Amino acid sequence: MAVEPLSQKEIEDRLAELPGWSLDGDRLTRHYRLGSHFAATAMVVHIAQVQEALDHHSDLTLGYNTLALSVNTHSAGGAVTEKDLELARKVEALAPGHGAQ
Ligand SMILES: C[C@H](O)[C@H](O)[C@H]1CNC2=NC(N)=NC(=O)C2=N1
Repeated sequence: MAVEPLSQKEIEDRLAELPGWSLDGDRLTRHYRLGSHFAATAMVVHIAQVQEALDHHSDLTLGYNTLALSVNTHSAGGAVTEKDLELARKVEALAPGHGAQ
């Protein structure tokens, strides 16, 4: 089943429930700070597991104690879709367990 692009209004409504996430051009983005490089690296692995299960993958940038996610849906021409929001919600749910802020 094709995944449809969301309108600007639909994205903004959904982002109201996802503090810290924002729309940057045509991508959903979030930046986290963690307690250490190892903690940030462990969170990358956890996110990778979620992404494989969803078959939906963000661009992940690991810093010293930071992690940046950026995602849109390639199969929807690079638009933001419900798949991106689904990934954002799952990442947001696992973040507290890693002490990510
Ligand atoms: C074949 C596989 O299902 C597709 O390539 C998936 C994999 N991960 C993906 N990730 C993202 N962000 N967008 C996609 O369209 C996408 N498609």
